[in-house]
Amino acid sequence: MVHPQEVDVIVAGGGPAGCVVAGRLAYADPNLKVMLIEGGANNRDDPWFFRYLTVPSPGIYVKNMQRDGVNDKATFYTDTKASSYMRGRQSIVPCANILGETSFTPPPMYTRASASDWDDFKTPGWTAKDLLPIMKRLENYQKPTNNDTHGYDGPIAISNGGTITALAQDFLRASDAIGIPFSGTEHSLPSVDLDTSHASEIWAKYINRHTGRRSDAATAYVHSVMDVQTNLYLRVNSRVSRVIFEGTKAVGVAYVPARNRAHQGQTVETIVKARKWVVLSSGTLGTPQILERSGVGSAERLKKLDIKVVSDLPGVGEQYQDHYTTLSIFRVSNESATLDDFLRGDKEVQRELFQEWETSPEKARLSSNAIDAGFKIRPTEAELKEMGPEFNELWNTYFKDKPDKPVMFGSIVSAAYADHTLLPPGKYITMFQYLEYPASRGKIHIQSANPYVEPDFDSGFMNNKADFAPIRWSYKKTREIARRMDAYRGELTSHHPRFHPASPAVAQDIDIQTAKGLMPNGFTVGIHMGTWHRPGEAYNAAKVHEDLKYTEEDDRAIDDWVADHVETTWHSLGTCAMKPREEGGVLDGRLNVFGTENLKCVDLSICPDNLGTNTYSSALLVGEKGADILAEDMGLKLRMPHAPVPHAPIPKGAPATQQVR
Ligand SMILES: Cc1cc2nc3c(=O)[nH]c(=O)nc-3n(C[C@H](O)[C@H](O)[C@H](O)COP(=O)(O)OP(=O)(O)OC[C@H]3O[C@@H](n4cnc5c(N)ncnc54)[C@H](O)[C@@H]3O)c2cc1C
Repeated sequence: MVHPQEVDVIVAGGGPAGCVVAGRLAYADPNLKVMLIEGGANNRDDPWFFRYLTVPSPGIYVKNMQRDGVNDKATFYTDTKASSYMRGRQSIVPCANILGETSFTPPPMYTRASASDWDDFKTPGWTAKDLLPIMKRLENYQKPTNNDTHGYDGPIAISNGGTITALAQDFLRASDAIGIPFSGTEHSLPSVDLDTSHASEIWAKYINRHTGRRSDAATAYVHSVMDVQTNLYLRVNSRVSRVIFEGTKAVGVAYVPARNRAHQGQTVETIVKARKWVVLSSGTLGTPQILERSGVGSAERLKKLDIKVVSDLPGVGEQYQDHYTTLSIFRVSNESATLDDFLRGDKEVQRELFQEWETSPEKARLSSNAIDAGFKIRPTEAELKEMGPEFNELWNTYFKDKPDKPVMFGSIVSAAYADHTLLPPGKYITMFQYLEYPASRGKIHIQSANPYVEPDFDSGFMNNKADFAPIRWSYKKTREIARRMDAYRGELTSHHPRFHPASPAVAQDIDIQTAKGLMPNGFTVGIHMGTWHRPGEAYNAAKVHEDLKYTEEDDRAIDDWVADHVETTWHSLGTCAMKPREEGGVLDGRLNVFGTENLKCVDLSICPDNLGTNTYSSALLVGEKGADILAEDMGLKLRMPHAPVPHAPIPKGAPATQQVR
């Protein structure tokens, strides 16, 4: 299809928010010409997307996250300078670079933000109460529920996926044993009910339980419309370099090929005009760069780069936020059902699992992301006393009066979340925990008007001391949970803090009996050289009643480990905040960029504060809210339900045993 040089609305960036806006608006009015310009490839043509739609996370994660110079499914933002807060490390924050965002990741975990997170935006129209109908309309919720906070006719399918591992049940029982109550369907649900901040639960995923397939924003919102209408134009592999202004009015965009391979390295721009709106949806790390290249940002900074100033907004690119992940890995019994052998490349296991997925995807083990259960938690008064003055100050001002805000998120991965080619044999679980509301802040700014030049990025990870105590506290919690699981067989010591060898808290590796069971005919299994390596005692979780005791030195070891290992949760937000201009804000409550006309930002960069959740649902929500606002601005009415979602090709063999919807 030849693309027009002028449309009504241009949406720059096809992540979840951009897909929602483009798809909803185009479907609302077949006469409205909408162009979606995405820097990455079309996920519809991606073989991984078609063939292995829901291949579980760790293996494909590792494969797709390789920073090997040829991987174009992700954009890697690396801290420009080494950080003293991370003992000289530089963080790497990968962002998706493909339509719909999730196609290169496992099917994401589905959780929602707490009600107070939205209320804290302090913006009319954006309270949790205002947003609940929108949260509902995007869902095709397929889990049992007894409350009225879910929707059933929306384009995004949410379910538990194909299989819940026995390890997840073991985890939930052990969590309950240390005071994190299990929330079944009759009770409050920390992941989705907007209020519960201390409980555990079976985690939902973006998987359609009728087909076992991933449910992603591009398929749900964009391909669905392109299948039935001709007014949605999709440009992929195209990077928006800047917004074209006439005075302060946005009238179009310029884009360049995503990879600068042609034209002797010259930057060759294509210009598309927008009669009505330019919408920037290039994500928390993409949108502020486009704004700055277009003359919207700190006037001082832009002048130094010889960029003409359109609107002086020093807040652009500031207040970068994320959630901070640490992963600790534990050994589990040889009988445990984990995905380690699959991820390790065992051909027989791979054949079995792929076959299962081909024939019965709706109940297959691969119709999952292997992250089946988790918790959100808040500390008790006694625990708070041990968390130091910096965190207590934050607690008093930020958390204390907001009982719906969890401090930490934790979940079990039924496999080692690591590179299996480098791990010893065995079965593993990973405790995946992240800090929900870090106090630390980072920033991103362009270093040149040239769209191919890497930006100046400071993730800011751990630059506020208050962030150490909750991660330390949660590491101890997850360790106590692991020790109380029936399947527990020790710790993968390389993935734990380096405690003093004489400390009672020292990490204990697999016991000899379990090790021998792994390779009964091996020559060396069970022989541990020297005193530095301690095999644990044969384990009996039923006998664990006491928590491990940690000295101050142990706590320091944990903090060093956090500094050495903490990383992104890929939940970037906040660089173009919706808040008053005089407070460093970039947008008003209708997502208009201050000092400009016809220009909005619609993605997670708009968040003025953090959201205590896995952020995909919030990106969809911001997209839906943005679509509402734009439709109102243009006098349109969105059509509900959305266009029918095309299901990915049914795999060969018997299709789903349940009806597809
Ligand atoms: C590896 C990974 C795993 C994740 N797991 C989960 C999970 O389990 N659960 C969950 O809820 N969330 C998860 N997330 C987070 C979630 O995906 C993000 O919060 C969400 O995608 C943010 O949406 P967005 O629309 O704001 O921006 P983005 O998703 O960042 O989308 C921006 C889009 O714009 C494109 N773009 C950037 N610059 C330009 C440009 N100049 N021109 C044109 N296009 C451009 C990008 O290629 C991208 O497609 C994960 C993210 C990643 C990266």
